[in-house]
Amino acid sequence: MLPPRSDLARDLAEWLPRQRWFGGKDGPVDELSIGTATELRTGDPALHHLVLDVRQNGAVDRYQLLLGVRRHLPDRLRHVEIGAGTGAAGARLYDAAHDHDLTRMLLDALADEASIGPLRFHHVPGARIRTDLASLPITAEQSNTSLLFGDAYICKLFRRLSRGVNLDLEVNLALTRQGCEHIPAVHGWIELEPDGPGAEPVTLALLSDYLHTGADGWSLAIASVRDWFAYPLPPGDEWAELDASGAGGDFAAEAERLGAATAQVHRALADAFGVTVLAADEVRAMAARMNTELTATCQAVPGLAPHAKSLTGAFLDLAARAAPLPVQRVHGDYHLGQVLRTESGWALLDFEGEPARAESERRALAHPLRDVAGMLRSFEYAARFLITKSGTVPTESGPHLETRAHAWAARNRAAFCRGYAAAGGADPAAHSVLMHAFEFEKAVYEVRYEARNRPAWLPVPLTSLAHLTA
Ligand SMILES: Nc1ncnc2c1ncn2[C@@H]1O[C@H](COP(=O)(O)OP(=O)(O)O)[C@@H](O)[C@H]1O
Ligand SMILES: O=P(O)(O)O[C@H]1O[C@H](CO)[C@@H](O[C@H]2O[C@H](CO)[C@@H](O)[C@H](O)[C@H]2O)[C@H](O)[C@H]1O
Repeated sequence: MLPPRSDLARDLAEWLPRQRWFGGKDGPVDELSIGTATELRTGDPALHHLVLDVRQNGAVDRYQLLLGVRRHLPDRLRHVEIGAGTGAAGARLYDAAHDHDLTRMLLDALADEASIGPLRFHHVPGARIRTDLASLPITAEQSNTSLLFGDAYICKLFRRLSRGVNLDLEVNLALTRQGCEHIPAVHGWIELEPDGPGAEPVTLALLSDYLHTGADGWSLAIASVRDWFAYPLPPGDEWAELDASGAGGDFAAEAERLGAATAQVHRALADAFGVTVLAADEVRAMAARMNTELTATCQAVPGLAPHAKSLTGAFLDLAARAAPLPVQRVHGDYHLGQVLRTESGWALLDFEGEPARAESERRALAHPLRDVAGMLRSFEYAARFLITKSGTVPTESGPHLETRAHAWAARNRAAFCRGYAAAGGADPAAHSVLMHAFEFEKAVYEVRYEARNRPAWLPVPLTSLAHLTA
């Protein structure tokens, strides 16, 4: 039995903003109400699926929650309790994504293609979903919550719900149907039935292949940077000429393969969803939007202002380009944390677009070099992360480390672009106006993202910008 909705809503309004995956951290929750509540399992423990309507700054976002109810909360679930002392008749309420006793039923329902209240469980035609696996939530810093089921599946529970079919499902399903080998194959999904005629179902979760041999690009890149920082420099000033090829953990061959995989996924996306062309005036409007975002971000984060002139220059160059621009479905939030190196090559994850952007913007078509620019930014991040997180780098200081960071980023950026162009993608070197504008657009987004979500990281994009605009 759940407590009265008003009590529950009050507790959730206090709990929600503290969650890593909560997307509205830049403002208070003005109102939280419970949209739908579906009982998925009765007894002790019981499981309820909730859709929460969260009002902030005049807009309503929907979040989903698997709510567990237990008479006694075992120690392993104490960290996910929702509000001390909440619950009917002394029962404890908690985030049931962390309870393998309850999440197991998701596989059963997917295998049976069940319908429970407004929830619909689907698997891809012919898939035989295993139901003998217990779940474990992954601990990564995430915008959503993913559960591992053995080494077979990963089930991503979307936290903030999209209006209709989730981009990640839409794109991964289309690429799975194309046989694209650079994404984890989709096995099933869960959705909320449309809430009226003409409405689309709302995607709640995506069940995909768990690429259990995969290592994420960010960790691999950071290991390489660490190795490079520990590599002895020659005496005197000769280090100024160094490239980063000498260190044992060189990442360039992987960066080049990643570039090639990216181009192949872009081609598959073009085949699956088509390509369209933006007229020159639409490109000008896009450049103007980039500049508007810059102005707003400079107001919110004064540390960006010294770079504003160079950034505006790049956006003006884009506006002056006066040529149509082919656009298509792209990744949309491409960085080293979104790629996994498995034993058979690179796989791309998470096609949801930038979490800090509105749904319509995340769905917008873009030129594929926008993704390339995103990944180039990520090489900048990886190169400077250890410097900014001071204390983790042993001996050197100041200029030497920055020179090393620059050399690492330059080498890997070039390798990625080489791999991308060699595999048939647009050559970044031949599109410098686009590349500058896209890279600066992403840097502005990052400054905003870090200021809102991880202020301690803000120096990373700001330092990189200082070098890119010098
Ligand atoms: N299919 C998969 N196989 C293995 N690990 C995965 C898979 N999908 C995601 N991951 C891991 O989970 C992390 C977060 O996944 P992601 O889809 O980016 O979630 P979010 O949208 O919440 O950021 C990834 O960085 C990766 O380490
Ligand atoms: O992975 P998400 O979809 O949640 O993306 C958001 O968070 C990312 C950080 O977790 C953020 O990426 C930025 O930091 C990365 C290092 O942690 C770096 O590799 C990226 O280049 C940098 O943009 C991403 O921008 C944000 O949308």
